[in-house]
Amino acid sequence: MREHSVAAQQIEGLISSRRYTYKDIKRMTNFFQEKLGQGGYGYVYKGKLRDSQLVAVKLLKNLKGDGEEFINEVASISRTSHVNIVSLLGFCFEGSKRALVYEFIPNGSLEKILHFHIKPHNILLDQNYCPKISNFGLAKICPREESIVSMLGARGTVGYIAPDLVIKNIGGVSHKSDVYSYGMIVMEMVEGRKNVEVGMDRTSEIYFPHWIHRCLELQEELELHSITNEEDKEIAKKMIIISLWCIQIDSERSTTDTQVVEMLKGSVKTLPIPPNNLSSPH
Ligand SMILES: Nc1ncnc2c1ncn2[C@@H]1O[C@H](COP(=O)(O)OP(=O)(O)OP(=O)(O)O)[C@@H](O)[C@H]1O
Repeated sequence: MREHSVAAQQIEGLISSRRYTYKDIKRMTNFFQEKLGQGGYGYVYKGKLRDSQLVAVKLLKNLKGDGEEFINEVASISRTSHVNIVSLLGFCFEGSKRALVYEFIPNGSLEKILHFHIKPHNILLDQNYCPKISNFGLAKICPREESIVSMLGARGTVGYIAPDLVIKNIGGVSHKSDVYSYGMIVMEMVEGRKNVEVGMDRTSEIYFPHWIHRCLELQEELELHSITNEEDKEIAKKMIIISLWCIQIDSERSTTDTQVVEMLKGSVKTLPIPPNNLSSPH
């Protein structure tokens, strides 16, 4: 068979991961007993190797071609080794049966953890490949207030730590600075502008949060370029107001993470605009 004449040689030469028979696959998945999920290429089953290591077995369907493409893919995946990439442990290539055996990742997908309220395409990567979530419905995604704040907290990054807190703690971080960081990041996400850039350009622009605060007080339209429908505009406005509460300079009045969650749950109509006691780098 062509599959064995062409691909089998490549398998031996190229692939470092282990080759399993279809019988092995059936045994390790206990006859496909536990389905983990489904992707475009087929079902994924939970399995166990002889040494008890748990695995995820992707059984491929709708196979086309003679297997050369499959083998090339396996070869290239097996050459990839990175802490953030699920390891391919082995594969099965036997007649029309093809499967990939991966290390089992126990805690499910980020999508599942975020209760389906954030889609993967809303998790964006910044210039340092640091994830930023571009979704406004934060109250819905995380019932635990601590995780809301720490999820988006950018500890240690200039422009995101409350300037007064940096001075007091000599760079130390706390819940207060997390709330501040959260406020800054949300404001940037909603407005699509960078605090650090605007803050440094002192000649042509006023400090970004002050500018936003002034827009709100004067009831001017915020520049929400990508938001077109009214409902999203309301949510964006709510997030902006909350973010201004988060960056209040007055430590007596500074906002706690629990208050942030309460505000997220409430309506924008009852949300007061905070005073202009905003932390600023100047
Ligand atoms: N290594 C793994 N450990 C644990 N669960 C996994 C693993 N790989 C996949 N799964 C589960 O199986 C589901 C389907 O995975 P799969 O990779 O097939 O999805 P997909 O990326 O949508 O598919 P495709 O890219 O093939 O269209 C995942 O959402 C996940 O729940």
